[in-house]
Amino acid sequence: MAFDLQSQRILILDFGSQYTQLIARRIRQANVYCEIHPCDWPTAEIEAFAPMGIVLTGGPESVHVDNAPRIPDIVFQLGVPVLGICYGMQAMARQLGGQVEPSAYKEFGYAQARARGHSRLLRNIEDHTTPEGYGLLDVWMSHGDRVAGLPEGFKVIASTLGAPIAGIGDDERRFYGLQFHPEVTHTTQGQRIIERFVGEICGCSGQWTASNIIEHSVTRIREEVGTDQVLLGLSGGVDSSVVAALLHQAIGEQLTCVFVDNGLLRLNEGAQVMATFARHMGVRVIHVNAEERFLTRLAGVVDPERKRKLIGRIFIDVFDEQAGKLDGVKWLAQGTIYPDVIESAGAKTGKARLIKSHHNVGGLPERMNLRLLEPLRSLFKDEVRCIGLELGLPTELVYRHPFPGPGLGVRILGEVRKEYADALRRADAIFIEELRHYELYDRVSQAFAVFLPVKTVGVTGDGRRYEYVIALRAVETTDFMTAQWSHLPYELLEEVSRRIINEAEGISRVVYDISGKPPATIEWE
Ligand SMILES: Nc1ncnc2c1ncn2[C@@H]1O[C@H](COP(=O)(O)OP(=O)(O)OP(=O)(O)O)[C@@H](O)[C@H]1O
Ligand SMILES: O=c1[nH]c(=O)c2[nH+]cn([C@@H]3O[C@H](COP(=O)(O)O)[C@@H](O)[C@H]3O)c2[nH]1
Ligand SMILES: NC(=O)CC[C@H](N)C(=O)O
Ligand SMILES: [Mg+2]
Repeated sequence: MAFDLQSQRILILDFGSQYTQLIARRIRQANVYCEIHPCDWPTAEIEAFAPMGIVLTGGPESVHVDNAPRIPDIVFQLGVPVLGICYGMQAMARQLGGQVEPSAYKEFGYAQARARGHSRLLRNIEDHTTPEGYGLLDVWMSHGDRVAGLPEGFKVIASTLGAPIAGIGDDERRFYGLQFHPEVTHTTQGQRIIERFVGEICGCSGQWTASNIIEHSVTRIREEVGTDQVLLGLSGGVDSSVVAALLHQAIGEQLTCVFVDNGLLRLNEGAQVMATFARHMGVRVIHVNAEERFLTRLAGVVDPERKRKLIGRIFIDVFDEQAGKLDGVKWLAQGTIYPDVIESAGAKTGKARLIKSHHNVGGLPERMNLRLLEPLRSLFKDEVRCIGLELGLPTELVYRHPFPGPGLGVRILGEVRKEYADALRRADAIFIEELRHYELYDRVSQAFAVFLPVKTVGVTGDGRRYEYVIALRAVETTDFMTAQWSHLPYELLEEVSRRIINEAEGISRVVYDISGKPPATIEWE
């Protein structure tokens, strides 16, 4: 039995900050396990979670408004360290007897904080030193309120122009507050501050490492699954690939993967999946050629939402059939990761409007009567990648750009046809190949080609051409919620355009997408 890897854990209580997930990733980067829960998580749950420390996030509210979210009293009664960030600091100050007021200087963006190097939290952490010997920190601020009076037992540990009380600390009780955001990269010492809090102050020793996570998951999977058979949908994407590698290590022959070629995959994707998993790693992979079935059912369907839903449904049918052909399968493994869990909890509150239905094969288990196995459920993407590398997956696979579940189905605008998919596959492969050639693939977050079923006139070899258009899309983003279009070099765009028109059948024009998200989205449908 592996030791309990999650026994040293930090609780993050979320007051609605844009940066909540970043806080969690920073803590995980310090090799400490943490979970995010809503700020009104019931007292009994908080007690049962038994955190070694608590972080209170920022949030859009002001502590003065009626019904402003409160910190549960238990947070201050557990005897563990507490770090309040922005709203979290303001709420902490107010609840412990200090004052908070609307600030005359609202600070949004970069600021310099004078750190008075006498707290455990900030001692010897600085970017610059003033001539008088004070430490200076480059920090990121985003607030309209500020703490105006200290609660009892606290001292000021940092100040900025707009917030003379930009940090507070009570070393005795180990309660700290920061008006600035240590979790964003603009706060250059942010990672060190977070490491200081979870490490030295909370006493977590950094057990949450890739090799420990693997060892722990392998033991847990073996205990859970016993001698049962497990089925996994393998897409060639990062998540299901890492699940395949992990399950293969844990249960070997008890794993069967199904790879469905729906005719909407990238060039050579099927061959790559088979080469990596079946030949190289010895995983049992069933390759299902379902191209005709998908394309037949998609014929004549032009509405993006209908296409997405239909593709999801056909996937389920194909899976269902495959599961029926296998003996003794009791489990369905999925590549669910922590952001999926957090986001679907958020989606349940129903406040967000639907922009597009992200297809997932998530509806499977109910119909198939299989139990769900989700070994990556508590991991962020970067952790999943580390584990993938540690398990020996090729770097190109682990650092692949995301590829949507409906695949080329949402990159061919309107009706999907085989000849469009073939042209698009070729164009996309050329774009990616040239990006790699220019060493830009890893510098952009996602890049792909889109097929526009619009004919335009061209001239080649003194002849007239009347053919389709390819749009290129490349974006930079950290969370895929917002994105900027990449300023790719003209020479690269020129080379890609020339090659696509020459090499991809039926294309006479190439354009580059210069829309950000918002107002556009990353995919075109
Ligand atoms: N072509 C496919 N063949 C088999 N299973 C698939 C295929 N496409 C998707 N799946 C299954 O459906 C799940 C959801 O797919 P989707 O692409 O939406 O998710 P994802 O988070 O991108 O995961 P991944 O990185 O594994 O592709 C995948 O994890 C995989 O288990
Ligand atoms: O698994 C997925 N199933 C989907 O149906 C889907 N639609 C979009 N995407 C990916 O999500 C990110 C944001 O895309 P959008 O800006 O187009 O919404 C981008 O990375 C998109 O590629 C999907 N991923
Ligand atoms: N980012 C925050 O947590 C902001 C807190 C509060 N709404 C303020 O404006 O000061
Ligand atoms: Mg995928």
